[in-house]
Amino acid sequence: MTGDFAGQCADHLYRVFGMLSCSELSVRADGSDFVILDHINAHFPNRSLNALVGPSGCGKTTLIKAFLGLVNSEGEIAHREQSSSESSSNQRLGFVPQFSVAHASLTVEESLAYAFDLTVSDLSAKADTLASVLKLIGLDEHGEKRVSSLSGGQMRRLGLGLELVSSPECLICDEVTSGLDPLSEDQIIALLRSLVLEHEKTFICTIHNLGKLPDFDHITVLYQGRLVFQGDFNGLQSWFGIEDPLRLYHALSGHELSHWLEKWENRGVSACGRPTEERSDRGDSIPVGSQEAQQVEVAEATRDEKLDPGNARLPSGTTVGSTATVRRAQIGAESCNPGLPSALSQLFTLLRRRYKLLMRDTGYLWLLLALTFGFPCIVVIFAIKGLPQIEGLALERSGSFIQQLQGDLRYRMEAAETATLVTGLVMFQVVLLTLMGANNGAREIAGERQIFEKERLKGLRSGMYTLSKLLFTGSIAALQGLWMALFVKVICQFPGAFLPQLGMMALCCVAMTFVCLGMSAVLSSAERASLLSIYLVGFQLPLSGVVLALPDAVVWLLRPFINAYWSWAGYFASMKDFQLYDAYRMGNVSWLPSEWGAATVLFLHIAAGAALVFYGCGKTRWDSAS
Ligand SMILES: Nc1ncnc2c1ncn2[C@@H]1O[C@H](COP(=O)(O)OP(=O)(O)OP(=O)(O)O)[C@@H](O)[C@H]1O
Repeated sequence: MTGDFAGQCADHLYRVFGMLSCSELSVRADGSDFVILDHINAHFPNRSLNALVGPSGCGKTTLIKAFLGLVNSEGEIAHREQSSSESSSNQRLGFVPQFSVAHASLTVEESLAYAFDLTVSDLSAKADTLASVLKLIGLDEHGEKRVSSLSGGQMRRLGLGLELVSSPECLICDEVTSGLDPLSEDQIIALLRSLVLEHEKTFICTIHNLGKLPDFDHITVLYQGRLVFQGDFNGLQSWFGIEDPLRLYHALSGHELSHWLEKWENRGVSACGRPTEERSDRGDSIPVGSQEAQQVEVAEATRDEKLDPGNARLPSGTTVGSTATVRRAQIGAESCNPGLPSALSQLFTLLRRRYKLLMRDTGYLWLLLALTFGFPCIVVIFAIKGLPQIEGLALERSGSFIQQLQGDLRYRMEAAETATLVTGLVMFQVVLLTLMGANNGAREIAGERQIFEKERLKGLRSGMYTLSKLLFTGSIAALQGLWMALFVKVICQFPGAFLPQLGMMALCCVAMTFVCLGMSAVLSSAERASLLSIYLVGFQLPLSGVVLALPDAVVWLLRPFINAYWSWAGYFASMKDFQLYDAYRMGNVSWLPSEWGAATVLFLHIAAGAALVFYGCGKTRWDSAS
């Protein structure tokens, strides 16, 4: 079957049967020939509760991912576009994942409000929408509660609410009732049912509890990557010859896949999944002259015209909703939703939320304050003993000083000691700042990847997310660098101009923060990113070549990558007009960069870190989100 023909089939299935359909949909495992889903032809009727079931590993999650555009697939998918009167609301499919989808320290109301601000441009209806969604999901009395204190059932309700704020017509729910007690499970299904009946939503839910199948309108059974049944619960019972739905998988495993495929095909399903007998999607006969019969007539007409919807002979009075044939790359695309807020508005919302989260997370806030204000104090404590000597050498260079150095051995030794103390203190500041940088960046993205992926699916622009992270962590790092440099310089009376020294320390912390943020964006877990960041900091000092007597070739090979070296050297170069610098250079003649040279390398680190963050956030990492 050609791509166009498959597309027409999917489009056609939607026209006849409703919200979402796929035709000849196949998915292969990345980098191998293993076929996870094989030529799936399925449809999911409008305004109904759909169950997607099958034994573990049959491909349910993969089918959902294919619908959401999260895996590469062949074949076609069609889903309904909203009418123009609804153009302000989100056009996409909604997705309610199994995992936690909100920041734990926000309240329920705040979570819904931020979801609204990120996905809906028309703010005039915000208050009404939030109030009605809270009521709909039954959390109106828990609006002030922190997400962290919600029960499992309430979390699922919140997950639904986060989708409902942008009014998608169809919601895909991944194991939305898994892990809940029977009462909460019933309540969630009742909630979905009320949303179908009262708000005309369509739900496609993967479920594990087969005992709940009678509650669903339409059931899809996958088996070993193939579709083997679609219909209502009565149809399922007779199809598999079972009374008790819990026996479904026993019945399935009682025969080879080929048996079920043959049976399904012989039932009269054509290549594009349309039943050839006049049976509705609920498995009933279609009364002649009914609307459904008209739809089948549409199907016939479309088929007669070689599935060309433009030329099909439509029965008079039949209305067919507009459709969108959607290929993988287009689903979840950020630009196709006219109802989305502007990029700048998303950026401000993200920044507002991030600073609020910082204020709420008191543990992290105290750690940040302790590092920011405690580390400079530690540097000063280490400097106390040598402060008078530093003052002595903090004089501008003069001819007599050089002669004094050359002539007086004892003075030379004292001066060299003081210079070593100062360079050591500068290096100490630098290493502490790189440690702060690792703390700023390492967990920032990896720690909330699930939420980011979920929000991206709803239309959050990854560029704005990246920018918000760079601005947030960069602002903290710059403040840390500036404060460290200012505090230590004022107390220890280091010679040299303020501006280059403050700038160098700020660049040092921002550069390390961005590099660690980049690792946080490309790695799949916060733990890995943290570990790698700590290694990176740990190797700064020895690999800088300042401490270990590394062979020259190794020094030159590694040095460009070592933040601590350039920050230290840049800072020290700012003292070049002072005796201290000469005292150090008397005993050390190795190459030192100028302030501008060091700053340039640090800017390159910043640019490389930012590029890594853009790259990591640009790529979908659903593996770390499911
Ligand atoms: N990226 C991948 N690479 C290789 N195999 C994969 C990949 N993703 C899924 N699979 C395989 O595809 C099959 C279907 O996986 P999927 O997660 O869709 O099943 P499922 O029906 O959702 O299972 P469960 O009910 O246990 O969640 C499994 O055998 C799985 O190991």
